Amino acid sequence: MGYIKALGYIGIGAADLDAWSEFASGVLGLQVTRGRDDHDVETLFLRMDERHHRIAVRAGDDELTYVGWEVRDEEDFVAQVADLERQGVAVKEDADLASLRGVRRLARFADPAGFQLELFFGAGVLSSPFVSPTGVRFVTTDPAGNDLGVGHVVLQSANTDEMIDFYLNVLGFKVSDYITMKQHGISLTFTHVNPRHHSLAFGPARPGSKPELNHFMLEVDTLDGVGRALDRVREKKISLTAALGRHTNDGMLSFYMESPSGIGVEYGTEGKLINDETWTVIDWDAAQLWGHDRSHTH
Ligand SMILES: Cc1ccc(O)c(O)c1CC[C@@H]1C(=O)CC[C@]2(C)C(=O)CC[C@@H]12
Ligand SMILES: [Fe+2]
Repeated sequence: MGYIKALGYIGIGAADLDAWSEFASGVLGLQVTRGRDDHDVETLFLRMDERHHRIAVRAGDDELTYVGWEVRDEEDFVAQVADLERQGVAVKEDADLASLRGVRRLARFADPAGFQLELFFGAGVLSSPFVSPTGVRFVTTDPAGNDLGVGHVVLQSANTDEMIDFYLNVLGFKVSDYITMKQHGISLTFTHVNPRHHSLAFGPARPGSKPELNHFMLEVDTLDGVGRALDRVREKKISLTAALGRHTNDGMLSFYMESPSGIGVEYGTEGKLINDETWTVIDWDAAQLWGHDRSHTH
């Protein structure tokens, strides 16, 4: 238990790949290349650091298609797969999929909400430099050199308790903190696998919805990077779903927008890092210190 070290990559589906390509490069500042994914489907590979890609956007239904959880090395990969099998999880190593994703080894399994998870090690790294089309730098490592992964994902499902139990007790994630908004009757649980405050958080399902990705978060290294992205959101008439604000728990200064797939994207900076030696789990009474207004958006 506890072999997973980072949110390595994510895969989403999109009905409109051209819109996604323009959004990824022009708003988010990601490098985009077009290629093909499993079943030979047209796919955008989005690059944000030395990795070949961190996000794959594949033509299809607008939804989260997979989440890639990374372990350090082959030994941890083998140990985590054995652990999953011991705990009765159906897990299947897939060499073809590993080569499609550009990783050394990969095993697929599902979480209790049915999200497809891909355990992997040995990600493909490019020798050519990452050059952002908007001039931003993404935060995927901390100053000490720890891998922080893509950012974070927030999953919403009706079986939150079962999901939390699975990620904590089967996969070894650690609770960072909770937010309990009594007036809205909403409880959120934040978990980490490296110093990034959360790589994964859990929220309640929207009434009548199937399990879904509420948003993924990308972190840039300066406030100007966030401010300029906000300008581009306005220029390109992208739907802003929460204005600039600072979260209580991770201190992230961010805003939220709607991607062409409908999946939310949080774009922020100044996220807190967790040191497990000194961290204490707490329960906040609100989601933000200020901002994140949802009423004056377009
Ligand atoms: C509160 C919070 C802290 C850190 C984050 O990275 C972050 O995205 C959030 C916002 C989570 C967001 C919310 O506050 C309102 C209720 C939401 C929409 C959910 O039901 C899931 C995500 C929740
Ligand atoms: Fe978030």
